[in-house]
Amino acid sequence: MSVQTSHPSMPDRPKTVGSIGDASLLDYPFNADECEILEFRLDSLVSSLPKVKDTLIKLKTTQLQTLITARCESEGGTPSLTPEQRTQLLAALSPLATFVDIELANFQAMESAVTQARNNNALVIASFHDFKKTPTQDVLRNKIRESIDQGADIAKIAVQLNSLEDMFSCAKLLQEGHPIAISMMGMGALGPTSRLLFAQLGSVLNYGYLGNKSTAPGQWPASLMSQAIRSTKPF
Ligand SMILES: O=C1C[C@@](O)(C(=O)O)C[C@@H](O)[C@@H]1O
Repeated sequence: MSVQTSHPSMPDRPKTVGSIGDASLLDYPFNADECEILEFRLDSLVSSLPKVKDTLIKLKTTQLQTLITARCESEGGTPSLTPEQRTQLLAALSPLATFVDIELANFQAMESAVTQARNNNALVIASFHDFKKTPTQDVLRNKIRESIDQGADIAKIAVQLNSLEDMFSCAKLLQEGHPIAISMMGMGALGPTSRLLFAQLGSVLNYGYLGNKSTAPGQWPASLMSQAIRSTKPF
């Protein structure tokens, strides 16, 4: 698989992703000022799949892009789904999505979801989460390299920041420049600060929440994330 740097849907600047992890948000009045991309956390939306599908179909005719995720428990997802069920969910909905997010650790186990996403011309995100700590730069660099080797279009890294050093370490890694688009975000008390900083350093997908329920610790409300990104300059 080749890296699709010229894919028409590849973000050409840092964008805000509004994350939906609650079925009540499927009725939310989505608008592009608040976020340019909507993430559907299918692992939390399994009881509302017909409505998710309808929403994805409706969004096809708007300027909003869509991202589907069926997160595994060990990387912050809802426990109830097997890898086979998550693969099926992603494969079934990938014709309607701009981006498909699959944990790097599950690329092999969920290979057919990756293939389906590719066949449907969706951009593939390889994600890595650590909810306890920030791994060393070498470990994270290897995750990025592995994402490239696996043919992902975007490497996504979400880590718990336990100190300022953790935030600076991620910032410096991002600043090195990489032959793949990077989405990087911190979690915890420094999460919001890091998300703006990482967007200024070129992180392409910057997650916030819609309504009043965040899908990870350290997110901004999406509208604020969006405003903050628009109000600051790339560094
Ligand atoms: O992987 C990510 C990033 C995230 O965990 C965050 O830190 O904002 C939020 C999740 O919904 C998304 O799937």
